[in-house]
Amino acid sequence: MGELLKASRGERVEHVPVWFMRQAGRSLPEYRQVRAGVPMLESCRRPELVCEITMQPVRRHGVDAAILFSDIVVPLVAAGVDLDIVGGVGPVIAEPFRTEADLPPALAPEQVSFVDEAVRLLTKELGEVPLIGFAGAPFTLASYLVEGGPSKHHEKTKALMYGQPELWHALCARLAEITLTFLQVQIAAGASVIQLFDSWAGALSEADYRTYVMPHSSFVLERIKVPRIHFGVGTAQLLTAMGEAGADVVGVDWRTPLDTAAALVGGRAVQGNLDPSVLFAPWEVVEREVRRIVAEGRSAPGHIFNLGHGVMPETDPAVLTRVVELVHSL
Ligand SMILES: Cc1c2[nH]c(c1CCC(=O)O)Cc1[nH]c(c(CCC(=O)O)c1C)Cc1[nH]c(c(CCC(=O)O)c1C)Cc1[nH]c(c(C)c1CCC(=O)O)C2
Repeated sequence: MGELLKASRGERVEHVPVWFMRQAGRSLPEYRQVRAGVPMLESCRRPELVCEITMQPVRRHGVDAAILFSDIVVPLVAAGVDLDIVGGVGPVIAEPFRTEADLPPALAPEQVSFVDEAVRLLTKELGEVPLIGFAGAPFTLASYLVEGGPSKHHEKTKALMYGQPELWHALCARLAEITLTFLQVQIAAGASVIQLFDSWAGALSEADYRTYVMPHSSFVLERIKVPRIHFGVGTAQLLTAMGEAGADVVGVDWRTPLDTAAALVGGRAVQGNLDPSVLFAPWEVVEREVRRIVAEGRSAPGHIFNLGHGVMPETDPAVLTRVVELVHSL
């Protein structure tokens, strides 16, 4: 079961390892059952519940890794930022970031002791199956804080970035420290791989990414001693820079074929590429896409099979199980 770690280091594997972003969540009836009546952020603070939810997709699908059940905003809440996760919307911030006085406080490891506890329970229960720890990258976290919630164009975020670059860098530097602390807690407790989610970095040009974002993501990635996956959506123009930021594995959405991505990330492993929407198509189409991705992934030194973004809540979980079986058989 060490195939995911081997692939992340570019070593030979027995089969292509597979997991799914958002593999724990509303696509699973057993998740909806244990989450009934428990608000999202509250569920992240209960170690036993976190352990159960994280294990559900491992039991059901036989994936090659678990990913901690939590959220990118959990360390912000723990540090004292007033925000909530609203169902069907996402994170909503009470007072969006405007001035230096709004800088989030630093995060002390004790403030996320519930994460430490959950990861310890999990690594015991998982045995050989690796646990992926994760955090949000500074740009994606900053976007939520500045916009006040999910955003299509990130216009307030970019206005701050271009108009007050010193304040922008101060915000991202603080977020990078929070993210690093959150990841270090997970690694110390037993997470053996991490994924840094810069989900919305694709909104930037490569030049702006390198100037305003990359130094902060690098600050985090360079200080991590376990294999690092660096993921974003719509990042065709950023794949080279996201690798250079300090990743062992670069996440790819469904818009860029994996062989093209492999050539752009310079000797690093790649992850992803199956369009989450394809899971709603007839099985013949799913199978054709899975086979294409596994074949194209061979041009990289390592390949971790995944979707190009998270599992959608309406996805039939039986299709996910079938994808795992198919990937393992190829
Ligand atoms: C942008 C982002 C967020 N959270 C996350 C990201 C980066 C990944 C990405 O790009 O999707 C990261 C995240 N959020 C969650 C995980 C769990 C691990 C996994 O299985 O991947 C991970 C890795 C659980 C969650 N985080 C959230 C849910 C759904 C809440 C629920 O089940 O009630 C889950 C399972 C809430 C959340 N939190 C966020 C959104 C957009 C939402 C969805 C809101 C909704 O559709 O209701 C912010």
